Amino acid sequence: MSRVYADVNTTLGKAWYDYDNFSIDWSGPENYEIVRRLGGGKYSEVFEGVDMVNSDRCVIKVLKPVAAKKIKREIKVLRNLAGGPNIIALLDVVRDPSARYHSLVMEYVENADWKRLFPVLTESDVKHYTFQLLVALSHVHAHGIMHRDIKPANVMIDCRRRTLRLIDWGLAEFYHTDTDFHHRVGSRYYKAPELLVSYKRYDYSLDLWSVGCILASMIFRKEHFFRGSDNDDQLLKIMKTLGTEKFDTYLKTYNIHFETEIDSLLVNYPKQPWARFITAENRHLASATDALDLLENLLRYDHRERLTAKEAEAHPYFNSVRLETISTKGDAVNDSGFASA
Ligand SMILES: Brc1nc2nc[nH]c2c(Br)c1Br
Repeated sequence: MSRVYADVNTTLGKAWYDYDNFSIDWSGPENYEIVRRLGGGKYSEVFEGVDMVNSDRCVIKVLKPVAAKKIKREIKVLRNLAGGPNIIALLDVVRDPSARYHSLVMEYVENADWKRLFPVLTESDVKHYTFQLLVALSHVHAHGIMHRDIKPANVMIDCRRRTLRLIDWGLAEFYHTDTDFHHRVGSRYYKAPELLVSYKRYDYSLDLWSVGCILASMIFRKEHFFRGSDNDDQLLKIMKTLGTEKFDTYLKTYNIHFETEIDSLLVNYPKQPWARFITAENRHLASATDALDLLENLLRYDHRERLTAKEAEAHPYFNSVRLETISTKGDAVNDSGFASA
């Protein structure tokens, strides 16, 4: 049972979480033109496009037939979260006349390539973007939804505007207590331990593990902090850092039966102190006060021990950012610089 927001969907009601029973008013493709391919994956091809009515740039995500069953869930989630902080905006839903292809039209983001971005982020950038990601997840979780595929490729960052948008809600799901969820979700390097041991009774905290992985990659300047070659190796990489002792405690706590033939997973690894990963290149980021403490409280085997998004936002590591956010949010700030009552 999630420590937070356990009954949100029951409270918000069926109209909120029942994504099977609602009809979609599809637009035709005539108003949109594809400009270039941006990317693609198992479930979709993504293009930059133009809305010919208003000449705005947009992103057109063309869903592959295999994703057909889940289109309604993705649309329902995007509509429920519309207007939320740092959530990508769904502008239109398009179907071709043959009804073979379904597309989602979203707002365009001048996205910086993670490979080029992560090595040049300053400490204030790391704090700013991590904070904005947590603000998004606080909103998403408070509305009963888990993203389940948090990773750099799904966090669009526009460096010029210093804005962040969480994208790709194709794996997002509504949280319900006492429910087993699919464990084959997420992307390997960002998969939480509960997924790697096939523990299905997970919750929103799944996303906070992934935030911890992204934070670690930014402060230690490592493209992917836990980089496993397969799911077993992924768990091994995690155990070599967090140690075996707490892993065993975790399995006992949740009565998880984890079997493996992989001998290296049965070795006793000591927990590595986070300072162990500080190098000359990342020292200015990794030795920031509170950075390692925040990491220590996100990257926990036991998902109930992880900070929630709201708790992480309140962590001292973000003190300088929170102040900045208040002032830029345009709150009535008196000349002493404090928001007035
Ligand atoms: Br949605 C969305 N998906 C993308 N995939 C690659 N680049 C993308 C952008 Br920019 C947006 Br916005």
